[in-house]
Amino acid sequence: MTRTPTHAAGPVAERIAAIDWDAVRTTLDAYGAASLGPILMPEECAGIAALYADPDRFRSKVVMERVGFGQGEYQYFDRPLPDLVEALRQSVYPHLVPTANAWAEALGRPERFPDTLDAFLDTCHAAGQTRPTPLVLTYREGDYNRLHQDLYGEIHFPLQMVILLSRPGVDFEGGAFVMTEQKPRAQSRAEVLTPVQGEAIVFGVNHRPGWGKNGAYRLVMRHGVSRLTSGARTTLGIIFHDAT
Ligand SMILES: O=C(O)CCC(=O)C(=O)O
Ligand SMILES: [Fe+2]
Repeated sequence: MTRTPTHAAGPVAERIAAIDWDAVRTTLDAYGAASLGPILMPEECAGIAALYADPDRFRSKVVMERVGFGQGEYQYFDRPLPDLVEALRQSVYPHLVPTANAWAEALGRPERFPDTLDAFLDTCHAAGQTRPTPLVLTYREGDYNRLHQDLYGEIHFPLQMVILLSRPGVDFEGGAFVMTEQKPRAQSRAEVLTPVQGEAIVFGVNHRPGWGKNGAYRLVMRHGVSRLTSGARTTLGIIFHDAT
């Protein structure tokens, strides 16, 4: 069940630059979710997952059952973010800006996103969204994540990323990434993704344009994780906006 990471070699920024972004953007426009392929090496995945045990690295912890979000738990990293997490957030963001701006324009939204993550985070911070949002999620047998949207204030970047740190079929079974998309006056469509270890998925946070005879309409997206049937599954979530 192991596939050799194709993008994973060299510093993270180089791996990110080597991705076929035109293909990713085309897939995002068509389906609202796209794989970036495996971008982290197994030892990098294990390194991030191991941080979970160190409470000093995190600003807060959520036990999902207690707040009605599902079953499992997660922690938000505190600043400074781990180097690898910071590098991923910085280097992926600019490649998603064209899609973010095209979606905002098609949906008649006024916001336009700047070219660099730092410039975007300045606007978050000025609006009082100052707390970092990258997080590590852990699920065990029977755990799941209810469909949701990761909005943490007025300002949000319309795409986010998740990277699977565990080995499907070895460390866990079940636990698929699920995204639903609701079309106005219609029922929902689901995308189900089962990444390999180190593989990144980019997907819409809340809205994206669909195209009909009369122009664009708004699709509403939600994401979650199906029930783990065995083992343990850990992911790294990278949300680009900061939180209030
Ligand atoms: O564990 C996953 O695959 C999804 C986690 C999630 O909800 C997120 O990264 O925002
Ligand atoms: Fe989420």
